[in-house]
Amino acid sequence: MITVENLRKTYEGFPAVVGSSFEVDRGEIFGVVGPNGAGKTTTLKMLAGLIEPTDGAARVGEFDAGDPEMRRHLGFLPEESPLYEDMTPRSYLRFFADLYDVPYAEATRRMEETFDRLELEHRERRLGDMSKGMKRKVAIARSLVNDPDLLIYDEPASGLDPLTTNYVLEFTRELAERGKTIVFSAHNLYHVESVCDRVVIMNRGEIIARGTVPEIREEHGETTYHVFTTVSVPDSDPVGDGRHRRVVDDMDAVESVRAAAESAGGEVDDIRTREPSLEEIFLDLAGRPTAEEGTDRGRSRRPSAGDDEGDGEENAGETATHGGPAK
Ligand SMILES: Nc1ncnc2c1ncn2[C@@H]1O[C@H](COP(=O)(O)OP(=O)(O)OP(=O)(O)O)[C@@H](O)[C@H]1O
Repeated sequence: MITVENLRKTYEGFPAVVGSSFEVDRGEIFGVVGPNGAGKTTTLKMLAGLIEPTDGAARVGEFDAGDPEMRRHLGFLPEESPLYEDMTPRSYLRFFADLYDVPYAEATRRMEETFDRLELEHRERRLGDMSKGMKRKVAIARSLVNDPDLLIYDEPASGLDPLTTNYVLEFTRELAERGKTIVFSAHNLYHVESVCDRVVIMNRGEIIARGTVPEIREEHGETTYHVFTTVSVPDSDPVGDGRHRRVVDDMDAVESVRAAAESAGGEVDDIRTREPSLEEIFLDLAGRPTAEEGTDRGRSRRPSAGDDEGDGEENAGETATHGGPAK
């Protein structure tokens, strides 16, 4: 659906995007993530044909990005989407439906269906009097008014409360199930991890990792072992139930912890493996210098004593390696 080859954008000598290449399949949800200033918006705008690349090419289906005909197949949601404050959701969508020559009855059906799905109330209220979440829903509905094949969403959940965010993410998934291709950027990597089929991680204009989240985890993440002991051992932390935890990154280190526990009169009570989240991998990668700046890109992620054990999402990747005392 999308082919991007060596895309580059330079603003007055400043390299905002440096030689990006990737492909997005039809029906795929593709995430573009990275810290502020990484080049996400610039990439999305070049895909949408809103800014000219300095070099390279982006093709969407049979069109070059920027071809006016391609726009008919595109729904673009900018990060900031100021709406015409005096219009109502219905009049606003009608306005855009007319721009795309969508027949009246079809436009009404699409608009009401999307508003229903997004549970948008007050469809005749002035947009200027609506909350940020409601406005975002209207902007999302606008992106669908021409029934596009491709949706490019820049931070779709920006500024939304968790409930509305979930709505938007679920809706994104439904759109992909209906065959739409979705490219979106996001800061919240948990959202990306939960919704995207594949991602690219950008930093300072460059793609520094790509693939499905499990692929990225395999290539760039490091499994850590959380060893629980009945006594305190060097570098362990109490976990509140009388046990202590030491985080290590290989099995030899696990055995050293076991020896330390036994020589202190205790034992290893449990060992859990923990897969890093996309967020942890991202923080590790994005914190590294670029190739031009240094050569220690290979440094490994160090398990930190602050790695938290307790709750839900954080530990989604954690599994028990040994259920009880080993040996
Ligand atoms: N019109 C412009 N003129 C000059 N520099 C620009 C322009 N647009 C973007 N930049 C610069 O290009 C770099 C990439 O910007 P971009 O908006 O693509 O990043 P981003 O990853 O979307 O960041 P954010 O998460 O903060 O939205 C930034 O350093 C930004 O300051």
